[in-house]
Amino acid sequence: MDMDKRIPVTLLTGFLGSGKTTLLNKLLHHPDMRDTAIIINELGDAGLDQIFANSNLAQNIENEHITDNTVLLSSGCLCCTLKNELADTMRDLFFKRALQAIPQFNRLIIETTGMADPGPILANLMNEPVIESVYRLDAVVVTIDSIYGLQQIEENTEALKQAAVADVLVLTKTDLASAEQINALKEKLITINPGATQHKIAHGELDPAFVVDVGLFDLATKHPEPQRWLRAPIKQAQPKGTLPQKTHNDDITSFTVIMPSPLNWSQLKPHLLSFCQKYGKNLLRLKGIIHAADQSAPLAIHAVHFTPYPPTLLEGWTEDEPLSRIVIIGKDLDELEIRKALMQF
Ligand SMILES: Nc1nc2c(ncn2[C@@H]2O[C@H](COP(=O)(O)OP(=O)(O)OP(=O)(O)O)[C@@H](O)[C@H]2O)c(=O)[nH]1
Repeated sequence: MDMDKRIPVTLLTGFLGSGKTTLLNKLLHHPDMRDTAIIINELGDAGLDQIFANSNLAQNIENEHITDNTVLLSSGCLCCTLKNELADTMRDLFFKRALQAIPQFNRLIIETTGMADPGPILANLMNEPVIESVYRLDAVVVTIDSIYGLQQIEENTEALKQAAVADVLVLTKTDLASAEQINALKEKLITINPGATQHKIAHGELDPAFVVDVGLFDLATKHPEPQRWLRAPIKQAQPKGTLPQKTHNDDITSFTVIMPSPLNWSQLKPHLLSFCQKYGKNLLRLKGIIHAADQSAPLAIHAVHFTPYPPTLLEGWTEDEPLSRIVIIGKDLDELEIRKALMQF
């Protein structure tokens, strides 16, 4: 069974004050998280001091020289002014690791600012040849404040986009929120992003197994786990005879398109590229599993906005019912038009 050897990257995002740092801080105390490099994007210079305040991690960091693996980017925002800096930092970390100039790390966590748009950051992770050859996106983890999250999602496009592209939604501060608040938030998140897993936490306490190595490969068994990764949204069936509706402005939708069979990757690949070029503006995320007649194994495909990511060949993985399917998460997309556009190639 083959496995993607690239370094898994967790993108940790979430609206202002939603508990990203608290979660990261707690995660890094866990023994399983020892070999983790971190890139933190903080606006202002409070940075690391604040992150590790009141924890004994700072001490551990000194001892284990993990500081070498921790980079603070504080002079701008990753999704706008610091795009190149993110790529430079990731390359730099990788080359230092290869030269053994810093301790080995087996995963990377990137913590964004609260107002970050994850789309450009994800596209940045995929666009650059060196980066895409040595790193792979494991999961987008999004923290959401159990008290204010609902309001933030309704009032801020950034919060809505963050929730929509998440693989893992972490509902924070449940010690402060009422059961009604938490339930209302959970319901809203299911409508925005039914494919994501949800975890309720307090004070950043969460088993790392729920947020890292949750991507395409199960690191324990080394086997591909594409179904878990795809997490196709389960939607209530449309009443018979009704067609998917066009969404309202700013609405986020998520749906699965079952692709025709048989199909050839040599034909689908250029089609996906032009599909992303046409609908990329509103295409927050595309994930899929493709069973192609001209490939030796199923393919995991992935795109963000205008950028399709190089597919991963899932060697040794089979399905009883080999259905090619693509999950679309987008903003203000006409579901019917998208379905037609994807199928016609
Ligand atoms: N009571 C309680 N407070 C929490 C919890 N999680 C975070 N906080 C507090 O909420 C505040 C914001 O948490 P942070 O972890 O700094 O949030 P953040 O998302 O990193 O914030 P920014 O980087 O400023 O966007 C801090 O004062 C935390 O101590 C929780 O589960 N319960």
